[in-house]
Amino acid sequence: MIIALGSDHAGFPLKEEIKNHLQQKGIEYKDYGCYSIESVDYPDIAETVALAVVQGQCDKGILVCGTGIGVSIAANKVPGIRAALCGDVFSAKASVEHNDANILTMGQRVTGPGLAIEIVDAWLAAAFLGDRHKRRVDKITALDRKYGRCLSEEKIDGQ
Ligand SMILES: O=C(CO)[C@H](O)[C@H](O)[C@H](O)COP(=O)(O)O
Repeated sequence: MIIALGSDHAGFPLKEEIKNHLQQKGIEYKDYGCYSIESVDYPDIAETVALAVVQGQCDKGILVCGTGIGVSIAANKVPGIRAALCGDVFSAKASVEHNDANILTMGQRVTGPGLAIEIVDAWLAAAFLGDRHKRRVDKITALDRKYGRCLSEEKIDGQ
């Protein structure tokens, strides 16, 4: 499993903490920036990470900005992305089990580093439950097709 990591300047320190944590756990990642606290625009990083996921260079993504909201809104514009903003462990687990979230977003100005790492671990450990949830996620995919431009039919189908 390869994780695509990204943040803006407001999420940079937490992104670095997550990176170190993944390293310690032996989980492979690609860091798509940013690389300092110099101000950047979160939609640029969110798009890059979202594309890495839908195009298959990475399996899942983690994005951090000040609140987690901006990167979530931006990443969810890319068809096939189901980005979930999580500030607690229960939601992180449910976002995968029920929504098959393929990007986790968090807010460095909202969520402390200890909790953020627990959220990452819960999110990575969770598995999609399928069944009735698949029917609902399929309806989200149908919305991508109806209103969005499909970049990769295979990825959008989750195959
Ligand atoms: O987009 C955001 C809010 O949803 C992010 O939190 C950004 O990180 C934030 O807007 C950056 O703000 P700054 O004043 O430019 O540091």
